[in-house]
Order: sequence, then C-alpha cells, then structure tokens
Amino acid sequence: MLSFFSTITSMCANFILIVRTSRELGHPLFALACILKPLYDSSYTHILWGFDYFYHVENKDFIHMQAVASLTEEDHRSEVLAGGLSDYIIAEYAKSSNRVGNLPTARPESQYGLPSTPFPDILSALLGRAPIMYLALFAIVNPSVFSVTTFAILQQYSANLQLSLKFLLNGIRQFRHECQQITSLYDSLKMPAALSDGYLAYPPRSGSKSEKVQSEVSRGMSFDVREVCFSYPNGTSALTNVSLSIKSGQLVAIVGTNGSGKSTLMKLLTRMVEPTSGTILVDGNNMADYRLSDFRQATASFMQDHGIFPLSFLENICMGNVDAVGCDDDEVMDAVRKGGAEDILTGLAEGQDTVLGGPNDYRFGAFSMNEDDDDDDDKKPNPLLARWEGLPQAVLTSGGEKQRIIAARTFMRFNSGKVSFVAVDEASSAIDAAGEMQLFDNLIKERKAKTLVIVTHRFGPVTRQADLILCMKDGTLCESGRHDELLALGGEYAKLYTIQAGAFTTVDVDGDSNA
Ligand SMILES: Nc1ncnc2c1ncn2[C@@H]1O[C@H](COP(=O)(O)OP(=O)(O)OP(=O)(O)O)[C@@H](O)[C@H]1O
Repeated sequence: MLSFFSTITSMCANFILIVRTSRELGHPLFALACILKPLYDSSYTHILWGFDYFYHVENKDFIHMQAVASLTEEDHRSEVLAGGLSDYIIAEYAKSSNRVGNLPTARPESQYGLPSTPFPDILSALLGRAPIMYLALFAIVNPSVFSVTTFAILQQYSANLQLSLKFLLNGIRQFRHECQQITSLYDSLKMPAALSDGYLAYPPRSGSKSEKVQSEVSRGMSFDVREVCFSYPNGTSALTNVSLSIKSGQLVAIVGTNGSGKSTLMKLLTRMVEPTSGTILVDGNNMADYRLSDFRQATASFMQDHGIFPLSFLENICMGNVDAVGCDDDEVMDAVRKGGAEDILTGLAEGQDTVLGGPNDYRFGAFSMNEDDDDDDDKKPNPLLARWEGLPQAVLTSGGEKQRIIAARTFMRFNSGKVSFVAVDEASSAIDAAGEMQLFDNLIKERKAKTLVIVTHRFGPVTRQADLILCMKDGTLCESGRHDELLALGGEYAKLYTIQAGAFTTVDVDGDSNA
C-alpha cells in the first residue's frame, strides 16, 4: 500500500515537472509522448473486449486438474473432510498438473491478449522512445532552446514518469486482486474452527482393551452421548441436553419433524462438529481423543449435502475408497449394483469414463444471440451460436441418479474393510420408493460389523427393523425405543407414524377405513 501511494506521488511530481517544462519550452505535446507507452502496454492485453467470442477446453488433463482443484471448494467440503480425501486430491492434482506441463493455463482472455507477432512489442518499444525522439527532433530544429542539461533532465523525467505510470497501472490491477483475496480470507474466517486431532488409534490396537471391549468394537462403533448441547455459530441452539446410547452393530433410525435436530445429531456422531457442551464417547473413549484420520476411515457417511464430483463416473464411485482406484473392476461393479446405479452406467456414452457434470464448466461464451443486419431491421442468428451449440453437452444427472451414484460410492467405501460406522442422513429422498427400499435393504444386508444410523422421514421397513429409534423434537430427544414400544407409548413417534400411515388409509363407500 505504501509503495502504491509513493508511486502515485512520484508519478504526479514527474508529470507536473514535465508539463511545466514542456509548456515553458512551448512543446506541450512532449507530456503526451511520455505517457503513450504505459497507456498502450496496459490496453493491448484486453483487445478481446468488445468482440464476440467463445472458448472451450478439450485437454483432458487440464479438465481433470481443474476438477480436482474444485473439490476443495465449499460445495464438496463436508464430503472431502468426511471421506478423508485431502491427500488423494493433492496427489491427483500434482499428477494432472505434471501431465499438463508447461501449457499456458491462464484464462483464454488474457492468453488471447498475448501478441502472436513481435509487432506489438516493437510498437511498444518505439512508443517508449517517443519522448526522446520528440526532444531530439526539436533540438535539431531549435538548437538554441535545448541545452544538453535540459535535454538530460527531460529524458530523466520522462523515463521516471513512464516507469511510475506502468507501476501504477499494474498496481491498480494488483490492488483489485488483493482486495478480492482479502474478502475471501474474511469469508473463510467465518468458518468454524478446525477440529482438534486426537492421539488414540481407531480401532484400538489389540491388547490395549479388554477382550470384551475388543469383541464389541469388532461388531461396529458404539456411542455414548452425554448431556450434549450444540449451537451453530450464528447462535441457533440446535440440540439441548441430549443423552443416548447406541450399541455396537445396532440399526438406529433417527426420526422427527423438520428442524428437530436430526442432522445436527448426525454431524456430531460423524464428528463434523464438536458439542458446545457435554461429551460423546466412542467405544468408551472421548470421541475427540481419536486420531481424526482413523475416525474418518472408520466412518462411511451418505448425507443429503453430498454431491457428484466433476470427475468420471468411475472416479465418482472410487472416491469412496481411493485405495481401489485403478484396481478391481468387479469391486466397482458390485458397488454400482448395490447403489442401484447400473442403469445410469449403461446409459453413459463413454461408459465409466464419462465425465459427469463436465465439460460445461470449462467453456465460456460472450456473444449476442443475434447479429444486427444493417440493411433491414431483421436480425440473423449469430454464426457463433451454431458452433457453441455443437459443442459436446454436459452429462447431467437427475436428483435420484445423483443419489444412486453417491450410494454406490458409499458401498465402495465398505470395501476398504475399515468401516465400522455408517451414517445415512436423508440421502435417498429423491430416489423412487422401490429404489429406496432396495437401497435400504442393501445397506441393512451389508451392515455386518458396522453400526448403521439412518435419519429418515419415512416410516417403513427401516423403522420397523430398527434396534433403536431416536425420536427428536425441538432439539431434544423426546422418545427412544423400538417401533412397537414407541407406538404403544402413544407419544410423538406414534403421532408422526399415524399421520404418515393415515396418508395410505382409504375410506370405502361404507365409511370403513382400510390401511
Ligand atoms: N448451518 C446452520 N447454521 C445455523 N442454524 C442451523 C444450521 N443448520 C441447522 N440449523 C438450525 O438448527 C436446527 C436443527 O436443524 P437440523 O438440520 O439439525 O434439523 P433436522 O431435524 O435435520 O431438519 P430436517 O428434517 O429439515 O432436515 C434448526 O433450527 C435449523 O434451522
């Protein structure tokens, strides 16, 4: 900032001196000659402005590099953290970047501004000499007016002015860039503080626990939630004094009305956030004492905010278990089948190598749809439009297809053999009823040696089979137990169940109701 302002001061001083001297000499145009070069240099890099144009990127390594980089953005943050994918992302970025090599990767607009012939550079150099040429010319014509000293002083001033004007124009660009960076830095400061890492290995090494505890752990993760409260950074209190216990290998359903705290409870169980107060024990130890990377490896989460990565279908599935990338096709196909994504794969033009969501992200068009015809008022379509529309189309997925692919990714994660806790939060809401039932069936079948916790709004096979139902209301755990027990209790669960069951009750012409 200081150098920015000192450049402005020095530029103004030089400019005033040059204007005054050139007016005294009767040559005001000299001042103009001094600023020609910086003005020309700063303008020719933007010559694309005002033209109709579009660009698209075809280099697969570049697209992959950008796609991998985009996984660090907010949209994918929770899944990348939950899946412990950071190391894989860094390694993949380095690989793609090496393959891209020295190819220029700046935005096409700025690359277009780079001169393809030496003439702009020659013109720039000539304009740089304009002040001295101007002086030389008039010194020859009027030798009495120009002393050698005047000549040397003016040459020095003009060089200084050109230099400071160039710094100033670059500085303005840099200043705008830094302002943007500062804004994003402040945005990132609003993010919740990072979780502290623990020191205990998960699962605990054999010999470190009693035999009974060891055998419990091998059946799945257990949780003991003790008087946990949680408030979001904006002050919203989402959970108040929640205490519950989930045993190893249990199938648990979390139910409740919107905003009752189900997802927040799931975020706590998957350690995406820390309790504001209270403790959560996992297999008898404070959850925060486990090494985060171990805990993440032992957890498979399938959440409503998870999305499709802008990568190939295959990589989208393999992100569930990055160690399997490029390994066993059968494993991938098995996960695809269990997630119900086979039909999606069959429909993809390039099979499992089809990039999902791309390549639309790597193209940009700046042209009007119509061209003005000067002869009459008719407008004809811009010829660029047909070429733009002829580019390969992005492979988009519907909400249900997206969830099936993410489900397949979750099943792929099971293949790591390290998962002992599966967290599913309303992640199948867009899948049709038969598909959802099949998916839950597959999850329940695959839950051997895993604790499976499912947040659901639909009362059905999951709630009937659940070993434990946690019914949430207004941020508290209002009831817990099995389906029959809770129905018999006649409280919140029974009320929600009856409302949903009522939707499937028909009233016949005699007024009898039949489920
Ligand atoms: N990121 C957030 N920032 C602030 N408040 C939040 C945030 N997420 C949730 N809340 C608030 O916390 C409370 C509990 O939300 P939560 O998402 O846990 O409920 P839920 O039972 O999962 O709801 P739904 O059934 O609609 O998914 C709500 O009042 C909600 O508005």
